Amino acid sequence: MSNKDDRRKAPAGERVADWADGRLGIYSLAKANMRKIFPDHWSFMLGEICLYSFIIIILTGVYLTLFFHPSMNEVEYHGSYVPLQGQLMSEAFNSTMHISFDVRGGLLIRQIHHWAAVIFLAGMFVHMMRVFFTGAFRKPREINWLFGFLLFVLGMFTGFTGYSLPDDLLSGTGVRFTQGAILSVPIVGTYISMFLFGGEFPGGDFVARFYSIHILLLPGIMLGLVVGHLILVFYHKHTQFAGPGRTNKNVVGMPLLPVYMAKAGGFFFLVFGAIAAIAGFASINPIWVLGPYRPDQVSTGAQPDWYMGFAEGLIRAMPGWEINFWGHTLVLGVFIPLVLFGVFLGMIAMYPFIESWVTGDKREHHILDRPRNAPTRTAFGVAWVTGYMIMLIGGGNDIFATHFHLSINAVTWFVRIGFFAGPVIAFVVTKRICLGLQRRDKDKVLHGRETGTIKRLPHGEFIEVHEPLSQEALYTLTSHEQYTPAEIGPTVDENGVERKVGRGEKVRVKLSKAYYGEENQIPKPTVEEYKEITSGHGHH
Ligand code: HEM
Ligand code: HEM
Repeated sequence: MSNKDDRRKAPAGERVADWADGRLGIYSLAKANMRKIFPDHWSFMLGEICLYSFIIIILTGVYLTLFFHPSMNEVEYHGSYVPLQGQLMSEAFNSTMHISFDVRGGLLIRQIHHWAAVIFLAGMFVHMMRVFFTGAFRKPREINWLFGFLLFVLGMFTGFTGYSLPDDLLSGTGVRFTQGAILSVPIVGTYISMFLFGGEFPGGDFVARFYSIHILLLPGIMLGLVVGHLILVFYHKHTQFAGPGRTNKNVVGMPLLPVYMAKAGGFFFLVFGAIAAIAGFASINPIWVLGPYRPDQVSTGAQPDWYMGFAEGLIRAMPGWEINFWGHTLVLGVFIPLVLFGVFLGMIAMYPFIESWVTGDKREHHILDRPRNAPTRTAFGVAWVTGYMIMLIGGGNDIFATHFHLSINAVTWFVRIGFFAGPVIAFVVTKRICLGLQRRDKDKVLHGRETGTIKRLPHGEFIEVHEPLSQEALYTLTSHEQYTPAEIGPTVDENGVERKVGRGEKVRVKLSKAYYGEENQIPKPTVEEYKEITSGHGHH
C-alpha cells in the first residue's frame, strides 16, 4: 500500500494534527511539554486562581465594552430605574445604568467583572505570600518574581481605572483623591494633572482616557506579562517542598497531560462558578444607590476597592502638614504618603535581591523552605503584611468608627502608632514563633511524636509513650540547610597591608548575623545526638 493510502485511512483527528504539525511543529512542542511534571501542593493552586480570574475578567470585560459608552457628555436619564428619572449625568454613568437594568445579563456580567477583579487581586496577594514565605523567589526565579510584582501593581491600577469608569459618585471621589495626590508632586504635579485630565479637574476627557488605559493599555501589558510568567514557570520547572527522593535536580509529581490538564480545567470552572455565585448573591458597586458624580458631593463611608485601601490609609493617617518653600506650597500631608506608597510596593520588588546580597547565596534553589526555617525572612514578611493591614484599617477609619462605636480620632491614632509599632512587634513575635516551631521539630526528631498514651512502669513511674517518626518524616524535618553567617574577611592582605572595611560590608555582616546568627536558628539535631537518644533503653 502506498503512503498516500495510509494517510487517507488515518482518523480525521490525526490528519488535522498532521496538517498542523507540518506547519507549526506541534508534535515536538507537545513532546517536550505534555509530560512535564508538576508537584502537588494546595498552595500551588493560588497561581491558577490568579490566571482563571484574569481570564474571567477579560471575557466579561469584552461583553461590557459592547454596551459601555466612554463619554462624559451630559445626558438626561430615562432608563428603567425610576428614582433617577430626569437626572443629568454623564453618558458613562447612563450607559452603566443601562447595562445594570436594561441589558440582558448586564448586571450579572458587571458584578462578575467587579468581583473577579477583587478576587484576582486577593489571589495575587496570597500567591505572592506563598512564593515569598517559601523562598520560591530565589535564584533562578527572581525575574519571574519581578514579572509577578509588575502584574500586582498593574492589576491595582487596572482595577482603579475600571471602577473609575462608571463616573458614579464613588468613582469620581476616588479619581479626585488621585488627582490630589498627583497635584502634591513638586514641580511637575500640576502639569501632569492638566495633561491627564485635559485641563482643570474633572474636565471632559478622563473617562475616555481611562477607558483606553483600562481596556487596552494595561490589560495588554498584563497579558504579555502573564504569558511570560507562565513560560518562565515552565522553563524553570516548578519548585517543590522537601521530601524523600526530592532533590534540587528533579521534580516529583504528576504529568501535565492528562493529570494536570484535567485538574486545571475543572478548577477553572470551579473558580468561575464560585465567582459567579458570589456575584449573584452579593451586590457590588450599586451605582444607582450612589448616583452620578458631582465634584461638590461625597457619599459617607466612601471606600476604594480593598487593594487601594492601604493607599487611602496612608493619606488618612498622615497629619495635614503643609510647608511653604520659596513661595511654593508643598503639601507634605499628601506627598509623603505618595512616596510611602511607592516605597511600600518597591520593597516587594527589591526583596529577592536584598536577601541574596545579605546571605551571599548565589546558588539555584528548587526546594522550598518551610517558613519556620527562615525565621528572619518570615518575620520580615509578616511585618510587611502587618503594616499593610494597619494601613487598610486606616483607609476605613470612618467605617471602623461607625461600626464599632469608636471615635474616629482614636482609630486614626491607633493607625498612626500601629504603623510604627505594629511591624516591629509582628517581627519579634513571628521570629519567636518560628524558632519555637524549629525547637519543636528538633524535639520530634529526637524524641518522636507524643502519642497521648500514658503508661505506668513496674516501679510506679508514669511516662508518655513517644512514637518514633517514620523515616520519611525524619528526612523531611532535617533536610533543610543551615547557613553560617557572613564574617568580615581578613582586614590585612597577604602583604600585611591593612584593608579598610567598607560600610556596606559591615551592614551585610550585621544583617547576615540577624539571618543566621546564633540566636536566629536552632541547630538541627545531629546524627550522633539522634543515635544517642534513640539507643537509650526504652526511656521514651
Ligand atoms: C496575573 C497574575 C499571576 C498569575 C496568573 C500567576 C500565575 C502563576 C502560576 C499558574 C504559577 C505556577 C503555580 C503556582 O506556583 O502557584 C506561578 C508561579 C509563580 N509566581 Fe505567579 N502569577 C501571578 C502573579 C504573581 C505575583 C504577584 C508574584 C509575586 C510577586 C508571582 C510570582 C511567582 C513565582 C516566583 C512563581 C514560581 C513559583 C515556583 O516555582 O514555586 N506571581 N504563577
Ligand atoms: C486586570 C484586568 C481588569 C480589572 C482588574 C478590571 C476591573 C474593573 C472594575 C473594578 C470595573 C468597575 C465595574 C463596576 O462596578 O461597574 C471595571 C469596569 C469596566 N471594565 Fe474592567 N477590569 C479589567 C480588565 C478589563 C478588560 C480587559 C476589559 C475589556 C476588554 C474591561 C472592560 C471594562 C468596562 C467596559 C468597564 C466599564 C463598565 C462597568 O463599569 O460596568 N476591563 N473593570
